[in-house]
Amino acid sequence: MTTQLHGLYGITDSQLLPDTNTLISAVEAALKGGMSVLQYRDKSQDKIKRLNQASQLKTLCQQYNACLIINDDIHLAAEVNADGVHLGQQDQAIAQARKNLGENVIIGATCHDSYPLAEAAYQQGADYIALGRFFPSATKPNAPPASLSKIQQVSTNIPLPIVAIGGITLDNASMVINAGAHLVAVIHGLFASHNIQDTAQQFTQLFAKTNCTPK
Ligand SMILES: Cc1ncc(COP(=O)(O)OP(=O)(O)O)c(N)n1
Ligand SMILES: Cc1nc(C(=O)O)sc1CCOP(=O)(O)O
Ligand SMILES: [Mg+2]
Repeated sequence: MTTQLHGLYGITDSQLLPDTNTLISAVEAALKGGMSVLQYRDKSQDKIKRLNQASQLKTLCQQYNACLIINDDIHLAAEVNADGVHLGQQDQAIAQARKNLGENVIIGATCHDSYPLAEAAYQQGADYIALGRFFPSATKPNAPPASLSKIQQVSTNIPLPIVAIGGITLDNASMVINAGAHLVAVIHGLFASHNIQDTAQQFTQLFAKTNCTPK
């Protein structure tokens, strides 16, 4: 697989996509529309369901040459041979995840609106920096807000791709892309849309219209 940290980064949601068939068909539609990265985000404690769904998503993402990232759980990431893991400030330390998962796995880090957190994540070996929340989010309304200027500051000083997250839709995505985001991470604006494939295609086309090149 060619690692492509650029473009549309869809994140699954167990309320919007409650059963495995719905999940798989929604993700396949997004992949057909050009989604380049998928994060499996399921906060349940149902280990069997999580392993089953993550394994199926790994196979599907491979078919479309897309990356599968697992949220929070480095053990599940290892079990399904995922391309990477996403870690927040309350999750496993980046250095420990690197030690467990090896050099070739993508590690993403939530840095909210903080340059010092982004700098620390870079020093600890993260592969991308996630900043947000940029807009009101139906999924995570209480996530701390972030400013567009933080994207500019991080992209000028830290040589890692930037993922923008939080309330991103087709109407506002170009604001974060023009500020320098390499990927837009989207839950509601993608997986709650009526035509997921078409929505994914429109998100993907926004990247072609900017000067933003893959890092
Ligand atoms: C791409 C991306 N960015 C940020 C987050 C949020 O991570 P975290 O703060 O650990 O919160 P949870 O998603 O675990 O609730 C993310 N998952 N993905
Ligand atoms: C999971 C998550 N993390 C955020 C952060 O700011 O760190 S915002 C968020 C929810 C993103 O979903 P939607 O696209 O529906 O707003
Ligand atoms: Mg987390």
